[in-house]
Amino acid sequence: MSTRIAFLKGHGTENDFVIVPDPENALDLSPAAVAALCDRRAGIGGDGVLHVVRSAAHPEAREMAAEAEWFMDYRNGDGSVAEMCGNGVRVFARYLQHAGHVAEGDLTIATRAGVRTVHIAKDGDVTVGMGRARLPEGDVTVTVGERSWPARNVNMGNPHAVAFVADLAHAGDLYSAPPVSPATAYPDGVNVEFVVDRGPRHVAMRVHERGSGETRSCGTGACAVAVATARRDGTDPAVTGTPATYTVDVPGGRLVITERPDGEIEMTGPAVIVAEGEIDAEWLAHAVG
Ligand SMILES: N[C@@H](CCC[C@H](N)C(=O)O)C(=O)O
Repeated sequence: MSTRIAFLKGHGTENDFVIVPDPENALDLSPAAVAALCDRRAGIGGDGVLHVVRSAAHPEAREMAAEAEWFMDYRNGDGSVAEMCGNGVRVFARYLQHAGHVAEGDLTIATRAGVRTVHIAKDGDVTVGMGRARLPEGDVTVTVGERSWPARNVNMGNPHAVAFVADLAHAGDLYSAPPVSPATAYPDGVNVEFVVDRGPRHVAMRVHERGSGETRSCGTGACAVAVATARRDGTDPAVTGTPATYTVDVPGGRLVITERPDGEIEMTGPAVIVAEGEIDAEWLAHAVG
C-alpha cells in the first residue's frame, strides 16, 4: 500500500487552500508538488497551499519560534512562494483550532511577513492583525485591453496595485495578469485589485493574484484596497486619531477592515474547514514527474 499524506481543504471568503499539516517539516513540498495539489482538474484544487509547520522546524521561521509556535509556509497555486496571505492566515488559525492545537481566543502565527496575531471569535469569524501598510511613492498604471487606470502601490507584506474603476466588468476575464507599469515598481510581481464604490466606506473588488490568477477573494488585497480607498477619500487614522473601518465585498463574500491611528490594520471574516482526507504519495510523485 502506498504512503498517504494527510490534507484538509478550507477557504476564507472562497479564497481556497489545500492545507498540509507537516509539523516537523518532513515533506518535500516542491513548487511542482504544490502546483499538482492546487490543480483543479487533476489534483485537489486550490488557490494555494497552507503548509503547516512548527516554527522551530522551519529555517525561515526558527527566529520567530519563541513568539509563535506555528509557521504558515504559504505557497501560491503555481508553486511560487509569497510573503503573506491574509485569508490564508485566518484559515490556518481555523485549522489549528480544528486540530485541537489551539482554543478559540487569541494566538500568534509566524509568516514570512512576520508574526501575526489572530483572534478566533465565538461567533465563528476570525480576525487577524495584518500589520501596517506601506505606500511606496511613485505613479503606477494598470492596463486591461484599451483601458488604463492610475493605481496606488500598497505593500501589505506582499505587493499590490489598487485601481479604482467605473465597473468591475472593465477588468475583463482576468485570464492573464493585467500589465502594471512601470515594471520596476514591482520587481517580484504584483497582485492587482480593481475597485468600485458601493457606499460610504464600502467598496467591492476583483483581484488578479500573483501566482494564482483571479481568485474569489484576497485578504491582503482587501486591506490594500481599504487603505487606498481611505487615502483617496482624504482619510488617514494617523492624522484624525480615529480608527477607520471599511467593508470590502469580494466575489466570495465580505471582509471588514479597520485601520487604527497607530497604522495597525485588522481584518475580520469567515474561515472554514470543508473536508479532510489523504493524498496518495505515489500519485503526487508521479504528478511531479
Ligand atoms: N490570497 C492571499 C494572497 C496570497 C499571496 C499572493 N498571491 C501573492 O503572491 O502575494 C490573501 O488572502 O492575502
